[in-house]
Amino acid sequence: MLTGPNMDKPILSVEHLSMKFGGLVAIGDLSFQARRGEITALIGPNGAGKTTVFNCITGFYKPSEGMIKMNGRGGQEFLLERMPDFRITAHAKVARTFQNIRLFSGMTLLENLLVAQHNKLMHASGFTVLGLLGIGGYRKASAESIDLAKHWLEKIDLIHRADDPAGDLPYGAQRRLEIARAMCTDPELLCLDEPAAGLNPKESLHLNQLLNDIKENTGTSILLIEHDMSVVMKISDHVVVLEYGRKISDGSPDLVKHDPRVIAAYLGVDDEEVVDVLTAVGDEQVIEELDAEPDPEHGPSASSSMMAGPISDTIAHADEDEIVKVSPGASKALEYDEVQALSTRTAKPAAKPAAGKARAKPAGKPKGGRK
Ligand SMILES: Nc1ncnc2c1ncn2[C@@H]1O[C@H](COP(=O)(O)OP(=O)(O)OP(=O)(O)O)[C@@H](O)[C@H]1O
Repeated sequence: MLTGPNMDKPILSVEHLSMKFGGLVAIGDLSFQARRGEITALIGPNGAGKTTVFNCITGFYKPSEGMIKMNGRGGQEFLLERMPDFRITAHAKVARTFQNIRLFSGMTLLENLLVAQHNKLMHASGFTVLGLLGIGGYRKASAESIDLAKHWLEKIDLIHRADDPAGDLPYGAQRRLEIARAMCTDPELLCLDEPAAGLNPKESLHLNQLLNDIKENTGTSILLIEHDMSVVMKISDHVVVLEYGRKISDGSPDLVKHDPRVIAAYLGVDDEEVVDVLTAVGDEQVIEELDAEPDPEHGPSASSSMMAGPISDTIAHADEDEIVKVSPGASKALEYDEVQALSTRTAKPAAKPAAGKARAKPAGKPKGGRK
C-alpha cells in the first residue's frame, strides 16, 4: 500500500475546462475528478471531446479556460494547464498512449521500453561521456532499466519476443507493448486513448487483466478513453460521459449505464426516434434514478457541468466579443431534459414534438452516432 501526503486527494481534478478551436467549442465548462488508485473512464460518442481532454491534460493543447490539477504522491500540486508537455511527463508523472499506435517499429521490443527510460538514464549519466562509459551510477541505472523493461515484457506476455522488431508484432500485442512502454516511465497517472480499439474479444480480455493488474499492483491510476463497453463496464470504477464537449453523466458504471441521457446520446438514435426511446425508458423508473444526486464521491459538486443541465447555445469567446456556437442544440441529453419536463406535465407521454424538432447536427456527426 502506497502512502504519501496526497493519497486521500483525487489524483486529478479538472475544473471548468473549456477548449475552443476558433468557433468550435470542443469542450465546454467540463469538471470531473479521477480518484487515486482507480480506473476512470471517459466515454461519449465520436467527436464528444474525449481526446481533446487528454490533449489538455498532457500538455498537447493549452486549454482556453479552466484548471487541471494533479496531486502528486509526494504532496506536490501540479497545475498541468500551465506546464509544457515534457514537464508533465517528467515531473507530474503523467504518461499516455494514443489512438494510433506510435511505437518505434524498427526497434526491438526491449529497445522500445529502454527508450521510454531515456530521461532516467541520461540523468544517471550525469550528461557526460564518462557517465555513459559506466563511471558513476550509469551502469547500475542501465541494469535497472533493462530489468524494468523485462518485467513489463513478462507482464504483457511478450518476453519471448524481446529481440524482435516491434513492427513485426500483431496489432493487439503492439497495443500491449505501448502500455508497457508507458508503464516504464513509472507514471502516477496513465492516460490510455482507446486501448481496446481493433482488439478481438480475447485480446480485450487480456487488456482488462493487464489494466486491473496495473491498478492493483503498481499504484498507478488510470484514465481511459474507450468505446468498447465490455472493457469500460467491467474494469472502470468511475465513468464520466461527454456529449458535444459537455458532461452529461458522472458516476459508477451502473449509474451511468442506466442514465437515459447516456442511453440517448450513446445509442445515437435518429432524432425523430429520440423522444420515443427516452419516453419509453423514462416510464421505467430511470427518470427517478436520474433525479437522484450524482455520485458525490466523484466530481466537484458545485460544477455547473455535474449534470448537463440547460445547455446554452452560445458562449462568449475568451479573447474577443465573438459569440461562438456550442454544438448547435443537437444534444440528446438536452432532448431528454425536454422530454422529462413534458412528462411531468402530462400523465401520458405527450404527442411527439413536431417533425421540425430534429435539429441540425454538427458536421461530421455520423447518423447513428457511433463508430
Ligand atoms: N486541433 C483541432 N483543431 C480543430 N478542431 C479540433 C481539433 N482537435 C479536435 N477538434 C474538434 O473537436 C471536437 C472533439 O474532437 P475529439 O477528437 O476530442 O473527440 P473524441 O471524443 O475524442 O472523438 P473520437 O471518439 O472520434 O476519437 C471535434 O469536433 C473535432 O473535430
